[in-house]
Amino acid sequence: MSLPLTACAPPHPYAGTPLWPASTQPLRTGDLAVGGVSLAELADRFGTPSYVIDEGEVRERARAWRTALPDADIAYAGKAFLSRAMIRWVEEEGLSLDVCSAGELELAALSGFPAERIVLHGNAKSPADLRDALRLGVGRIVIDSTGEIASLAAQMPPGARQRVLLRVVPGIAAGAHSAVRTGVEGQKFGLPIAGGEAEDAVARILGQPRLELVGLHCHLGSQIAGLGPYVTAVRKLVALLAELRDRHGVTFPELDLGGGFAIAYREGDPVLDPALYATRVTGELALQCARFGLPVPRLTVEPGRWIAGPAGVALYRVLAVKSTGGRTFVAVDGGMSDNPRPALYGVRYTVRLVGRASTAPARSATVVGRHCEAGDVLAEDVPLPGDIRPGDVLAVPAAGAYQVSMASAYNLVGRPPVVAVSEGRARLLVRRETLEDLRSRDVGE
Ligand SMILES: Cc1ncc(COP(=O)(O)O)c(C=O)c1O
Ligand SMILES: N[C@@H](CCCC[NH3+])C(=O)O
Repeated sequence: MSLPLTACAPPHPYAGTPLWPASTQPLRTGDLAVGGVSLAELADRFGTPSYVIDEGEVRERARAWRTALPDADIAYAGKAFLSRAMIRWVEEEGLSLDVCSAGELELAALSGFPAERIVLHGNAKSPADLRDALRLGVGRIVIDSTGEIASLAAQMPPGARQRVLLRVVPGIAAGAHSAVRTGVEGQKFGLPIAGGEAEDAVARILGQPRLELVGLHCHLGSQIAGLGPYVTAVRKLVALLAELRDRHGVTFPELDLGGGFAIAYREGDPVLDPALYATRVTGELALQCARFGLPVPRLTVEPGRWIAGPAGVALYRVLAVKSTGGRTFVAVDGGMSDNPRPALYGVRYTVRLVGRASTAPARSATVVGRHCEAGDVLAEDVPLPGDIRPGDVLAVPAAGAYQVSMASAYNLVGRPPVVAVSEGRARLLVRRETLEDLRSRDVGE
């Protein structure tokens, strides 16, 4: 068995299947450098598990969307990964920001992100979410249910008017796992077009003078590699826009098609190319609007994973190696507490030894976490050097999205730090959660 040769791919044009940041370079020691910094050195300096995020890769990926869709609003979906630095990078790259809680909103405000460029989402916005959104003056609030319409209008300060979008369900099944398919009826988000619920909500919003309906929103799901679902969404949403114009005499300046753009976790995984998306989706939008005699609304897209995911690398140290039941298990010092995705969606990752060169023949191994569940598996039957041993450092690419942001303190293992790398320098963005942090929350007896 041979080791994967993909670790040191040349700079990529955001097509194909890039697994590692474009800055990744092999070092003679068997190590890899990302953003000009050795991963093994980062593991020693910041401990493990640790998350490394390549600032240049984030910026390039933000620019790839800006370049593909120069006239559109690109709103980074902060749920993928958020920190003050990340907020600053996307702000400097000219993106808007999609948030879905008072926590994400407060961090954006603290970082000085322009409130006007913030979009607030949520199927169950708390009073604190809405209070903060109105106090800070967010640009748009996405209404997700009928009950929210009157309650939001009632909370508006006298004389104020809030721009809102309505999240609709087009009835399109897309996405890598049933838990993340949000374009279909029968799940909790949005209001279905079929059956007239979306149209009824539009009529109600139009009846609220304190709400300004600027357009429709839909988000189909996650890890969508094909363009077909987005093209179908355009057709369905523009048909609804035509119906709304005919029945209510209104046209809207915006259309938000959400995110969900696929990245590669393993060699050969299909990825979504922003340039192809732009051509197909804007082409279809122009065509459909012309067909119905509608003005072409300004497009918003909400990439999260596509921007943050491939910019991140997770570092773990091997704690134990065990051969049992005909399999070799390599257990690392993190797992489902810093990355619940394998347990939630059955996702499997790519893993590579860094920090030393090994000439041992590769053997198949299953890389598992340290948590108290047999489902705590990061990678299954992957080739790793046969002499892998405790103390070795393993690196996992495509780790920048929905890992740190979904991390928990399961088994009271503290959440990992996040370290930014750029031009040969590393700096801590988010510190490790210490045992003292965890103990200090326990205030009763
Ligand atoms: C409303 C909305 N927009 C954007 C996103 C970002 O999705 P992704 O990170 O898959 O691009 C999500 C999460 O799936 C979402 O719920
Ligand atoms: N958290 C998911 C996707 C859902 C994103 C939020 N709508 C993932 O890790 O893939």
